[in-house]
Amino acid sequence: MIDITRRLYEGHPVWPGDTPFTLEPVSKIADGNSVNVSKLTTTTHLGTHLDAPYHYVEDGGKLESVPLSVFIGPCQVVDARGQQALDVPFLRSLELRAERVLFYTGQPDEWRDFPREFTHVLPAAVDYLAERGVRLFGTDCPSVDPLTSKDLPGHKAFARNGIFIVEGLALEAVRPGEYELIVLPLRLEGADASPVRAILR
Ligand SMILES: Nc1ccccc1C(=O)C[C@H](N)C(=O)O
Ligand SMILES: [Zn+2]
Ligand SMILES: [Zn+2]
Repeated sequence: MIDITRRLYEGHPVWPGDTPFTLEPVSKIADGNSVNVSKLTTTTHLGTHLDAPYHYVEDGGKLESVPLSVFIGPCQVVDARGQQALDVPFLRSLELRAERVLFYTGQPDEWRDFPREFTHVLPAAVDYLAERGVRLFGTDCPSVDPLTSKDLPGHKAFARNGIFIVEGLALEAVRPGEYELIVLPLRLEGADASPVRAILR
């Protein structure tokens, strides 16, 4: 099994301006309390996470609308290093075989700072993936649109095509090829996203 989930720790980089990740003790055995208990504060778009369509479309489905069948099953990992954007010619050059495709663009498994430059996805490429029967799109990048994008054309193309998005995967140690994917979001009612545990087998 290969863990493709980013390690989460105090100070893990988050989207500029978004809620930082903290894990603070509120009760300590060392202080004479009977138990250790902590408080978790975080953006929902932390590290390796799933976007619900509601994140980018006001009447889009919230987290609970995402079918469980999307998260477990055959998957393909693709080497997309050197691509400034994922476009149709690049996708055509691949032999896409699975309903779940993860793109390794060269992001390190640990970010020192939040990445400012990363590979985005063109809407026509999303339409092409949908034609090929893809249901889950994964990337090692923090977003499928550029950091400065306001209209989020990539995200919206995924919503239009009913493809779900996992961002921030840790794919540095993964060889391209075919695997079984397991991605499990938390059951956060009404949420726009959730951190996930993602594993390849
Ligand atoms: N957290 C944010 C705060 C402000 C503006 C965008 C974001 C995002 O999360 C964008 C990115 N498309 C994402 O899905 O993770
Ligand atoms: Zn997100
Ligand atoms: Zn996103």
